[in-house]
Amino acid sequence: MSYPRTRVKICGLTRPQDIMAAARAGADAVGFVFYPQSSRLLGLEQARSLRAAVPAFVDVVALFVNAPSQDVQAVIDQVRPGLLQFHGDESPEYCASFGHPYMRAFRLGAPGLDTPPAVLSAVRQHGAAAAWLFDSYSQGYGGSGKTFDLSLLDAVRHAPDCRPVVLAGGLNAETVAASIRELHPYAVDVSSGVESAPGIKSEEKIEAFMRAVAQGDGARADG
Ligand SMILES: O=C(O)c1ccccc1N[C@@H]1O[C@H](COP(=O)(O)O)[C@@H](O)[C@H]1O
Repeated sequence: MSYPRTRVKICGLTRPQDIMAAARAGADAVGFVFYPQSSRLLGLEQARSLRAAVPAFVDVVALFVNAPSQDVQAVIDQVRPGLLQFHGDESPEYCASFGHPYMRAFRLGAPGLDTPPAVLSAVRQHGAAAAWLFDSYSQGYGGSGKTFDLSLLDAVRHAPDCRPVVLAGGLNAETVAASIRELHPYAVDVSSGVESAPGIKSEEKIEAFMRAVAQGDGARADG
């Protein structure tokens, strides 16, 4: 499947001014993190107030890692995200139980996710997901700025039942265009690559990232 342009999600927003910077630069979605161990963690009240700062036509993605169901439901009810992002070890049944659109993240390079056939077999259990997100494996659960070997996606990207691919993991303005040219993903997701400090986004880095995505897309259109 090929797409005319790569969508962009900027993750780990904690300030209204960063949401507006992402929207001004042309981001399609902003991510709110509800993982207690993250330096980008939002409380419910903070998330509700940030949600009010999100302009029309920018989607809100709520990110969880192995969260209790009642916590996810509270965010759905009170923050009204368009999409859920499950970034842990969540089962297909758990992900579907909310009746809300979701994407499931896979941390490539982890044991059992370290060869192209193993990755294909894992993602196929999540055929109901609106997208498959691919991040790098690290000690923690994400937002690490680490990359992974894109060849691990060789089997997935040619599978007829492939869901839209969201590429994440260590992307930044220097690397994203080349990754787009190589993989032709549906979307890219970035957090630490556009930060000046954990949870604090840099408007200059967001703008440079968006320019680099457009460059990658230009090269994609040329062939
Ligand atoms: O951003 C976080 O703090 C986070 C915490 C737990 C799981 C995932 C998290 N973020 C996601 O991690 C990837 C990669 O981020 P980075 O660009 O390498 O910093 C991305 O999908 C974020 O949504």
